[in-house]
Amino acid sequence: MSAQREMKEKNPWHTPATIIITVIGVIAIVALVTVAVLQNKPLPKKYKYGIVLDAGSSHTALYIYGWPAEKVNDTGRVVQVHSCKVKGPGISSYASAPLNAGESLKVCMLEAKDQVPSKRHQETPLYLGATAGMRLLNIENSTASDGVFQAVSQALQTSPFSFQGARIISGQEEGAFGWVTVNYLDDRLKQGLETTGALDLGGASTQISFVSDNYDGSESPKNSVTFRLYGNDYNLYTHSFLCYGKDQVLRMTLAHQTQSGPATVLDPCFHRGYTAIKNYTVLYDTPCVSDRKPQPAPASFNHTGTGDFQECQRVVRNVFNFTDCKYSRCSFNGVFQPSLQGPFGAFSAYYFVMNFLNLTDTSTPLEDVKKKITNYCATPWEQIKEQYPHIKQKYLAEYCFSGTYIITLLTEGYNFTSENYPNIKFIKKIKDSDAGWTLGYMLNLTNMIPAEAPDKPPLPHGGYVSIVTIIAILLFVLIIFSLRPIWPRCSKRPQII
Ligand SMILES: O=P(O)(O)OP(=O)(O)OP(=O)(O)OC[C@H]1O[C@@H](n2cnc3c(O)ncnc32)[C@H](O)[C@@H]1O
Repeated sequence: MSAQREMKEKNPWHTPATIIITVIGVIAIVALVTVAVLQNKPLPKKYKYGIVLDAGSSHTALYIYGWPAEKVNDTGRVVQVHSCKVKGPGISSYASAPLNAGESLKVCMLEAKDQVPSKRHQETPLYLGATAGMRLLNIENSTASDGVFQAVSQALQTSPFSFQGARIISGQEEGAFGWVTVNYLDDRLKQGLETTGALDLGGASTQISFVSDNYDGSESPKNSVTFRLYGNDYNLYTHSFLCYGKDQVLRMTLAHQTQSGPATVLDPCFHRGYTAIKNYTVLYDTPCVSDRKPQPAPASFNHTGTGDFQECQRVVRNVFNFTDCKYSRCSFNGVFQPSLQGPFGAFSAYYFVMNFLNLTDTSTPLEDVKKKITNYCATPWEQIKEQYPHIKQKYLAEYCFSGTYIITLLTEGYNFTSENYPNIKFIKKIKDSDAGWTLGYMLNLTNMIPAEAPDKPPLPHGGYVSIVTIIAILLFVLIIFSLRPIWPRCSKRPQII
């Protein structure tokens, strides 16, 4: 027992010098690592928000975007945190009662108040961008369109958010920001990857935007938009066709079929058994067709379906001019379009319609796509209503027309072929955010995408902490070894005195 105590007492490591060095060393390592970890710890996530109202021709939608406050230009990614569909039609429909346009936004604005933490309300920018419905109203009656903007602006100014204005966005902006959204959400911009083209089909206009090696903006410069994003230059081709959204094209095809002012129209784009009384004044009440109104015309016509895809396609072709082109190549209506390149994301009505028709799989050969639309169009209206009792009858009645228009626009308008049709992906969302122009618009207005690639820290946080820890331990071992001369001498065997 006493021999054991003797051995312990004589253990050479139990000298005051080594004990002090060890304690100081351990404290130093713990302090070093703690400081390094605390100093570089990712801060608790504070979110910033931005709100965009998409005032479309058919309806208005509110989108709330959020991003971590500290990492705007770096790893922080802006995502859609909420969306709200405004009840009722688009704001352009309130031309004769503009105050109701402002009123219509209230429910979604209340939702936004709940979604964004109240301490962030004041700093949250709120934008309203109006698209083709208001473009058309502005052409038709600019006083009425000013009245609508005044009413919606008044309503939005009373919100707790930082209202940044309501305006019509140009077709070019709509196309370009849709492209930014798609490529931002796919992380293609930050990584400098080949970009995805954007195909957007609205109710009153349609946009096509893509980067092509054959387009530098010199031919038809009005279709060119240049961006420098994350250190890469992009020369984007974009075009917006006003009146080529699916609602306005439907009116144009009906206008074509009612040029002589008949009392009955036999329409191949609607199902057999479909019949409705439609008003001539309402049909022609848009600048897309107003100049074609038959004079004189009866008050109404009987719109009767015959359900024939091929005939429908013939009628739809009439809205395109495929012959005039002063450029090296055109899509339609004399509009320049470079050769198609890369993958494409097709959203909005492209998705709604093709998803309903079960045609989002673009590996389906084009001939089979046409056969499926042919069968759908040929199905009697009564059967369609029975088969889809929960779908809005307005949409249901129009899927035959819309499917026919989409296929004609893509293949004969934009020149997609059997070879590159599979490059199209019909999409609604990308990583939980809706595809559309709103996100790109907000990213641009808040300068959220830097022109140059942000400087990256050389190491991720975890790697940094590990390296600091390893270096601290190595230093400690080195110190211990450097103190060898003062180590007490000891033999392998315990000395028993
Ligand atoms: O861009 P603009 O041209 O102003 O139009 P918008 O903003 O109103 O266009 P949307 O993308 O909201 O909708 C495009 C069209 O799709 C229609 N739509 C919306 N949901 C649909 C659904 O579930 N099935 C079929 N069509 C739908 C809608 O009525 C429009 O005609």
